Amino acid sequence: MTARRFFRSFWFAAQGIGTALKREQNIRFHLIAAIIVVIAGWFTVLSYTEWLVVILLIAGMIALEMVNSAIERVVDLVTAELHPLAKQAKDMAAGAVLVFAAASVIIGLIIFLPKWF
Ligand SMILES: Nc1ncnc2c1ncn2[C@@H]1O[C@H](COP(=O)(O)OP(=O)(O)OP(=O)(O)O)[C@@H](O)[C@H]1O
Repeated sequence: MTARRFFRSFWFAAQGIGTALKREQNIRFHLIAAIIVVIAGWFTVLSYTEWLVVILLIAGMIALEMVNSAIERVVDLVTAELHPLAKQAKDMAAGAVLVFAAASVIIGLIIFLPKWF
């Protein structure tokens, strides 16, 4: 891959992030939640490993929410009709976000709660 093609792909990916931030309220919500978690982590004084876990969870959550939004768009593009497969695809993608969000909350509590109480 030439440097030019690499930067082109990078630019498209950046555009994708911009679109997600502009059009998806959930992504903005996750971003605000991430800022609050980072501020809480700063005041709580997390270890090196705990920061790695927190960063991985924040990035994973936002990335997964973006994939969910992309799947919603593809489904809407494929059909404007109600179709059981369209429902399954959208609901499974939303379910994947829920699984990761639940795990993130549990891990967050395991990291933060012992330091607060
Ligand atoms: N084309 C479709 N065929 C069948 N079920 C659908 C279709 N589009 C959406 N659904 C289902 O209808 C319910 C509500 O979907 P809705 O479109 O309101 O939200 P969404 O597309 O999942 O997310 P968002 O509100 O963020 O756009 C969900 O269970 C979804 O799977």
